[in-house]
Amino acid sequence: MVQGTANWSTQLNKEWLQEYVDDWVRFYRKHTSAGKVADYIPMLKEANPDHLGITIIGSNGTKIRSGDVDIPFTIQSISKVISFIVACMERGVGYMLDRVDVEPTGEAFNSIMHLEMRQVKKPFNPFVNAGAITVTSMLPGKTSDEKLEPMFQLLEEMLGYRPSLNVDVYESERDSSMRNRAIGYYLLETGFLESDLNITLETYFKQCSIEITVDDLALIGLILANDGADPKTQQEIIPRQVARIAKALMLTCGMYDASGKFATYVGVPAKSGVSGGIIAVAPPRVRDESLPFINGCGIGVFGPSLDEKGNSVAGIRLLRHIASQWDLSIF
Ligand SMILES: NC(=O)CC[C@H](N)C(=O)O
Repeated sequence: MVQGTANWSTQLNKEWLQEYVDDWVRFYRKHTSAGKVADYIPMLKEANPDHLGITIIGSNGTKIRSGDVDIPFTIQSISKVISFIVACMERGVGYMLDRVDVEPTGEAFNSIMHLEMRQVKKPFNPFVNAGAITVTSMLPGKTSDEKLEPMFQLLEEMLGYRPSLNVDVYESERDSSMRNRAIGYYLLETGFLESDLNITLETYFKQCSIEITVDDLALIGLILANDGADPKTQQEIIPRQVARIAKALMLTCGMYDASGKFATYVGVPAKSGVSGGIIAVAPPRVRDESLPFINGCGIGVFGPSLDEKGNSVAGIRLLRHIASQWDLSIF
């Protein structure tokens, strides 16, 4: 691997950056053996644990792609960012924050224990399953397809194409979803849900099964880095206030119960999913103009081999390396 911190000011051309990133991906691919692919949703077991890919897109359009970038995967928990944004846009920020809290749990994403033990007035945050299922119940619409529509519309506006649903993954999750059903019944009993439980769960499983690529994640990340505006036209896609709240939640709750470590060692808002995806948002930095992607960038990572928290093991290490090399931390 290329060692040490380079003097980036002399190397801001794309070829140089590409060579570095290729080198880092080659190195961190070996780290995939430190984890394993998710198996609690049977279809996710089919993923190749050796895969590792990354796309970085800067505000000026510079795009670096490296490793396994052409493999589609399901968005899983990263959909929680989209559903929360859409719910805020449809129902209003105040309405949503009155009903879903914005505090990290320190528990696993699918924990049910904290809901009962702490007798919460509202689910802790929209990025744990309990909060995400509650958010999904608040999306307008009577059927799962109606509820999904504004999510698809937002994705289409950001990506320039309408992503599709991976039906095999959807059915696999639907048929193995005992824990999410348990969470759902608990939410029903406590009165948090605003739609029929079965419709809500069907919508939630479908939103998790939307198929995307690292390029898509990088593009969404870039729009968030740009406070919700299209980086080319500066037209608003997501209201600035909503984009900011989403980023705050990504930083505090986006990497499950490893969010504190991620904020400490990488230092940018991010969200992961159990299929191995990570979306990371690097806002513009002003301190040193010689750094790559000084005006901000979005990053998409795919590496299905997960650590014990459910985050891409090599993906996190790769992001940590890039963040330290390019000084991406927001702190
Ligand atoms: N962490 C995740 O990506 C979890 C998403 C998954 N569909 C679940 O609900 O269990």
